[in-house]
Amino acid sequence: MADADMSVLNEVFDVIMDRKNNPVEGSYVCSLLEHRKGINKVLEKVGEEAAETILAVKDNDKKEIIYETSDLLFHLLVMLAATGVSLEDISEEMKRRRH
Ligand SMILES: N=c1c2ncn([C@@H]3O[C@H](COP(=O)(O)OP(=O)(O)OP(=O)(O)O)[C@@H](O)[C@H]3O)c2ncn1[C@@H]1O[C@H](COP(=O)(O)O)[C@@H](O)[C@H]1O
Repeated sequence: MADADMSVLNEVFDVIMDRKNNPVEGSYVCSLLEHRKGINKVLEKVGEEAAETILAVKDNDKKEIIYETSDLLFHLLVMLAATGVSLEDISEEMKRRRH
């Protein structure tokens, strides 16, 4: 049975929300959330990281799959924060689908 401790997702999401509410100089999250291209920048990064993850899988490169999936998950968290959807909303939806 899988027993991964994914509490880091909550931790990082909390940091992202804090960056959104209390911008700080030099923050990568703030640079995404305050980009001149608006939400488009975050969406570009989600697309880019998704493509890189797919290529890592195609290459059967486990180290790259882990690295790129982490990039993808992180940018998905930024996307959710930017759109006002919480990690709890996702968790509730996934629990609702359990059978
Ligand atoms: N998990 C991450 C994380 N994953 C990836 N990245 C950044 O995502 C950026 C984009 O990655 P790319 O693969 O596209 O690489 P790149 O070549 O640097 O970027 P491009 O040339 O493609 O634009 C890199 O600069 C990484 O540093 C992250 N930046 C921040 N976090 C978390 O977010 C928190 C807040 O970060 P700050 O807002 O910077 O304080 C941190 O404490 C971390 O927990």
